[in-house]
Amino acid sequence: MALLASSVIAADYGHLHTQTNDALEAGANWLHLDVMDGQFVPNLTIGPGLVQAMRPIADTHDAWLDVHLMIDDPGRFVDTFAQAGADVCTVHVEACTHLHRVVQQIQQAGMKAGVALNPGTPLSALDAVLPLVDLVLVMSVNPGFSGQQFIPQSTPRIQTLRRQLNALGSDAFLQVDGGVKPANAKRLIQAGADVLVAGSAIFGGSASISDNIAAFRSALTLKA
Ligand SMILES: O=C(CO)[C@@H](O)[C@H](O)COP(=O)(O)O
Ligand SMILES: [Co+2]
Repeated sequence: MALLASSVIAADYGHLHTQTNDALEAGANWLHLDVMDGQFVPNLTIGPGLVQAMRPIADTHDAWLDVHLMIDDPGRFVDTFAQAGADVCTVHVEACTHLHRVVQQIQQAGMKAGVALNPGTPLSALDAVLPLVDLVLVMSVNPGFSGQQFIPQSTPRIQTLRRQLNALGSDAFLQVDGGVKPANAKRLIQAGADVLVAGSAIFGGSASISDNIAAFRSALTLKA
């Protein structure tokens, strides 16, 4: 059973309430919120105010707010995002000097702790925290922008991480983010991912949001 996280970065910000509501109504499970600081990645997006504004929509659909922090030294803002209502807070291993401490900080703040890896970062960077985390995020594009091409080398990375999590007896989510489409969704789930993040495949193009989500639903079984 797969979970689909709709990445709000690709939505029309002028119609955010309607579009996020449509996505959850059509069967998306989580709202994925990409926070970028113009430093860790070459783009600027949203902050805690928008996370807080999404909380009532998420509550209406019993959905999680999945916050993906692409910011340097993210420990500075963990409590702020907890107060804003995030359920999951994911930080990049490349952005943390004290990764273990930040994971603990996220969990102590009452959120699920996620750790993300850029495509160029060895999986071994996670070894020390893998037994502790609630979610592992495999970036399948270089972070910063929606609408990029899926990097094929991401699939064997998912397979390896799935084996490692199973060997640890971990029930952490394994999430993949970047270039995820109905056409590669099933392969990614077969490789071992259980949360697919999709932005442009849900909010982009000329088809409706509900048709785009229906295309994911025909490629895989989404959790109700
Ligand atoms: O974190 C990121 C990008 O840095 C992602 O969440 C993407 O923004 C997803 O968009 P698509 O690749 O699905 O269009
Ligand atoms: Co993301």
